[in-house]
Amino acid sequence: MADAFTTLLLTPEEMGRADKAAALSGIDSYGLMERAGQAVAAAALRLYPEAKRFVVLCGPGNNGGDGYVAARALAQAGAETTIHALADTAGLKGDAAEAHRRCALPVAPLSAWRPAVGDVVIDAVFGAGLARDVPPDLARVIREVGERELPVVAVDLPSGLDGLTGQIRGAAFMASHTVTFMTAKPGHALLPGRQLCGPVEIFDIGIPHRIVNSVAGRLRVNRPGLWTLPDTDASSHKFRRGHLAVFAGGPSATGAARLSASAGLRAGAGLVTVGATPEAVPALAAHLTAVMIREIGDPHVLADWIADPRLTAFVLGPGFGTGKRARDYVELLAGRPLVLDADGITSFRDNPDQLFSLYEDASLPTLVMTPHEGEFARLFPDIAGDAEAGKVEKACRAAARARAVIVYKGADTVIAAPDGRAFINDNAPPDLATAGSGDVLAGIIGGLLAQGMPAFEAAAAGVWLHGEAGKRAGAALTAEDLPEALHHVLRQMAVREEQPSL
Ligand SMILES: NC(=O)C1=CN([C@@H]2O[C@H](COP(=O)(O)OP(=O)(O)OC[C@H]3O[C@@H](n4cnc5c(N)ncnc54)[C@H](O)[C@@H]3O)[C@@H](O)[C@H]2O)[C@@H](O)CC1
Ligand SMILES: [K+]
Repeated sequence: MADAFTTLLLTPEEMGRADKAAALSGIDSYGLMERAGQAVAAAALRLYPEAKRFVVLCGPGNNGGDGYVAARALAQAGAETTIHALADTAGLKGDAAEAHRRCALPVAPLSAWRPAVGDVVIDAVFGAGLARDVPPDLARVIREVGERELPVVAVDLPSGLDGLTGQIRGAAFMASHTVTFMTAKPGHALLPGRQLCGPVEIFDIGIPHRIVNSVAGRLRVNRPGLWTLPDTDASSHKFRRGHLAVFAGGPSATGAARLSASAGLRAGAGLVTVGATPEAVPALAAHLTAVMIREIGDPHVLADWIADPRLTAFVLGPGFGTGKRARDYVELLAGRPLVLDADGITSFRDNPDQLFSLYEDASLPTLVMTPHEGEFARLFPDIAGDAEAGKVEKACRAAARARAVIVYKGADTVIAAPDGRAFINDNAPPDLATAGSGDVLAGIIGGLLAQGMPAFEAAAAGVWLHGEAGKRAGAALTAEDLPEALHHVLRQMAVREEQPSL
């Protein structure tokens, strides 16, 4: 697989356009289906050499066509193979009809199949063309296959999984392996879809890469090659690595700001200062060493301090408290690089436009917002309530409206920019869903912003590093473990970079 396609996600609609463009350019479209079906058969034989019987379930479209090719190849390899079709084969068209014509095996209706132990299912019912909830007959089969825990090799997508949104349309197979073509699709990376696919094998069926690139949108799986971390060479002066300011809340809630500040420092910011009201200073001073503390007695002190251009980024929200104080601070920060998290986001629930107007002048976004689902719904209730839209579409619409980078958090965090770029993150372990984890994430992104990384790249890199730190810290981690784990992750990355490529 070409490197360029390891992160690219094509939507089912884009994949359909690639298919059409390939046919228009003179490429034999049946040949694509033949290679797709052969790849599925090869994977099934490789993964289940001991299978008693392969049961190929074929749908009414081209996904079913791939199934007929796979069934023929399995039978030719000497494996016991049966085919069950969802609909009358007389309705097959085009390449799928051709694939069926070339397959000599008898075809029984889906309703006639009784799943038995020893069966390995080849799921070629629906792929990119799934348009509504699966029919009841298929839902019953999906349930029975699940109850018997039969292995399922999914063709393109587990049937029932929406390739665009990652949502389940009524019911969906739980695949043990998925073979998809040319690139992965958003539904493989988003939840719950990702959990239904098993390992996803991306097979190049021969659509020219220039055609794939010509239909490709701006959606990727979040990976290091898509952004470059700031140069943290030891000789670089700490001022050149930026100065991050993190705002703390009241004396009983300083822990969140401390976590953000430590994470910002570990992410490479040259200097980190926590800005706090006089009441909160003693609690902070008792815990912080490398991080500095700035007492903010009254609004003038704040205004003077943050006017200093040497402060290169800000984090506001973790443990800050909601209300007017948060809104006043953000007003003073208008246009400056800012990570707005948690209470900072919630403070604008009654008037989101007030927040968006503070950042509307930036030619490139400088505001990063890191909402979880509940916070997202507070700022974008109409977008959150759109039952048709998937997580990527929601994040993109919110980013365009707010003119901000949106980090729509979850186990499948989506990072979206106002210009339509969007990355889906898939490296976060479940252990990261712990108190204070979001404060660390805000701090990491703030630390990267402080070093001059553009907002979208800083957000994407921050989310990925946070996931890696979570993996490194391991099971039963607490948020306090993450800055230290981040340190190890960054050191490992630096070592890898220093190694000469062979
Ligand atoms: N795009 C490409 O370049 C290639 C695509 N191939 C295969 O083609 C597939 C896409 O083919 P299609 O576009 O025909 O789509 P599908 O085969 O996924 O399904 C489309 C058919 O299912 C029907 N349908 C959709 N939802 C239904 C529901 N809930 N209940 C009942 N019927 C429903 C539609 O009316 C249509 O007849 C891919 O997933 C892939 O497996 C491969 O053959 C290789 C080449
Ligand atoms: K399928």
